[in-house]
Amino acid sequence: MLNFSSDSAPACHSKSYQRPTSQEKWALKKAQKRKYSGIQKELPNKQQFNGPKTKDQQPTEDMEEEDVPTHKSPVRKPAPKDAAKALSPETLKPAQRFKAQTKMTPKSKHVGEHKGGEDSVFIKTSSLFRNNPDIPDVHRPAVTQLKEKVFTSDSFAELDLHPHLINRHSLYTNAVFLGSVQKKTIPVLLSGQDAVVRSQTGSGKTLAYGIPLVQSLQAVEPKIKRGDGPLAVIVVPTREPFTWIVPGVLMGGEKRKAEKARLRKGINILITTPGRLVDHIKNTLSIAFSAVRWLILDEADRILDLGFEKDLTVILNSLNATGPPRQNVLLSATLTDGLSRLAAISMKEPVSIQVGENSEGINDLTPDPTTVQGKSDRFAVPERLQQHMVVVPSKLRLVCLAAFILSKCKFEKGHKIIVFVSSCEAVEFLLILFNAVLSGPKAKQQPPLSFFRLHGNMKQEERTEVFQEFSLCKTGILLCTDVAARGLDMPQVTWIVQYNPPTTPAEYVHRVGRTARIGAKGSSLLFLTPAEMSYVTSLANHNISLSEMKMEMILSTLMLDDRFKVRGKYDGKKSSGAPEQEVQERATVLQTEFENVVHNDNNSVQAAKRALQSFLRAYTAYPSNMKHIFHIKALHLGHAAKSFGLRDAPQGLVTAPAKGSNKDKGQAKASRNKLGEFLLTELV
Ligand SMILES: Nc1ncnc2c1ncn2[C@@H]1O[C@H](COP(=O)(O)OP(=O)(O)OP(=O)(O)O)[C@@H](O)[C@H]1O
Repeated sequence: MLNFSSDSAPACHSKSYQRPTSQEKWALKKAQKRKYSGIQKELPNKQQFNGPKTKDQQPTEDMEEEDVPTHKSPVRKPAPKDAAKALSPETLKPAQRFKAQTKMTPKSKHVGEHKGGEDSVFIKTSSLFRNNPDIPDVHRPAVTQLKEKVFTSDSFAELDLHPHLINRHSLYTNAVFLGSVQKKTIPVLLSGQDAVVRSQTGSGKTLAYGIPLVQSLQAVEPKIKRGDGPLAVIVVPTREPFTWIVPGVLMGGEKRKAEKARLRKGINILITTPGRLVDHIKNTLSIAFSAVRWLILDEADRILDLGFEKDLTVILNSLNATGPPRQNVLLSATLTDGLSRLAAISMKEPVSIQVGENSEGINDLTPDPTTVQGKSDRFAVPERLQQHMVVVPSKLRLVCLAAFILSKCKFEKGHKIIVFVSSCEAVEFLLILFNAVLSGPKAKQQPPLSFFRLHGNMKQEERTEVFQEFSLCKTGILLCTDVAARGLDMPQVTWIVQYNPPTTPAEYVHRVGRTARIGAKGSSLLFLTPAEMSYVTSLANHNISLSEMKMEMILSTLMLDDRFKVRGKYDGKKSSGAPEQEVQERATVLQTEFENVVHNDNNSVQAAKRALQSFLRAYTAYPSNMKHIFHIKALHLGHAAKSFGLRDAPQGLVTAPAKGSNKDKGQAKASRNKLGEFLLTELV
């Protein structure tokens, strides 16, 4: 195991590096200014938001140290080339590709100053490995993992189902054995009862209600006609999950007029998001619920999480006002308090179905709120899921994520990774940055890494297309927000990376549930900063246990990638030779690549700032019971900025007063206001 000391010599420096005195720093700055006339001087990285000091915040003097030109790395200047060749995508340099993809405007004043060719000027990259908070030992509380058997030894043929249904079913899923949740749920639903079903992610809940639904509808006499309108309504929280099913879909993002026409023609099984259905209830005369005999609320707790409680009430009132007696089903991998209330208002004496021998007390399903209150929900995760966490100081997050992606998708075969990020802007930013730096022609790999993205700001057709492409690909990386956390069934995903921790443990369970589905193997990795480590305990309270992966181990992948080898051009020296030193140097070269791309022009800087801003906004959105772990004041903004390839925190956030005096309090307030301003600023 490589052993990094947080205070070791900065990357890309020879062993002889010595910390300059303040006079030397000043002289160095001056010399630098002269030497690279026109090169924008790096601002001192003094940013330290005025909040309670945490392990992730180091003394102010550290910020001064970062002002030292601790690392000089090559900055590329376009070598004279044939013009047509220079414009071809294959020959574009990372920064040029980034620019091309972000449709950047011409260079701003800062731009050219950080650009150059393989053999040109050098700029400094402040040390990645100094002034980081210590990484304490991870305390892993003892946890009894809850186990749920995915399959039974019973076959579908043993159920009293229409033969056509069994054949078609086997044809589509290759299913031979009944899943545990299917064995428990199908007979209950076939007997006409309501049910609340909780079973782990990827255990086959869709067929657990889909089979009895179709079985019951095919038996209706006289035979159902299209013009009968909806006989079943399936409410799902988001738009993604139902690309596989045809009967009839209503969702935001599509033209209401087209949906109205389809409704008029008749849809027998209506699959819809709550908001869109309410929209049609209010605006579409042709929607009639007089025949509805099934109501299914899939991912029910998510529907509530997203604030659709009011919409559900409108839907329930509308359904209750008309129609035959109805069968109601509520399903989720995690059931939370709100579910009990929902069950109470929407169901008649529901059967409570849970999978697992020791699932007593897991997300209690009893529709009596008092039985749930006060309990910490216990969650079951797939048995063959290996869960890991890695503690990474803020400054190193970007290179660590990149190294992890390279380790799985470049140096191992057959991996499909989903990376969860907290905002749409950050997804867009990382996609372009990784495409520019990790996947370009310099990657010397055939084929290059395939990056995909999925988030709520994309058009529905594009979302569907990406979902299908990623589902079909053999290897690739999907960068996404929580829009992909629930209900999506994408085959052969091998790793789930949570680059930003989720806001609730339930969300954690759903995210990791995109792998290790229906008995398959899978792994997950959660990124935490040293200040966020108590999240491990919080997850343990919900029966979730993680093992630690060392950041150094992830970064050591860079030793396999000669693109990040230190060339020693700036001082004629090669790497110092010690493996841990060389890993640090390579990580710094990679970070410099990222920073060069970001600082290529003003628009790229703005894109990075927007991503940082959205990350900070998302950070303020953790619920109050998580604020002791995730608090915006505990973030070191300069370090966070670095993880977006920014050399400095956005201006105006540089106040770092010592605690105590009134003046300091004033400064603290000003600093907080600056952060508030930054969060609200419309970046151009
Ligand atoms: N009995 C079975 N045998 C084999 N494969 C099955 C069986 N039942 C379902 N599957 C497949 O397992 C996968 C996961 O099923 P599904 O998406 O219904 O899980 P889920 O429990 O709804 O998951 P989540 O809670 O994440 O939404 C699907 O690809 C489905 O086709």
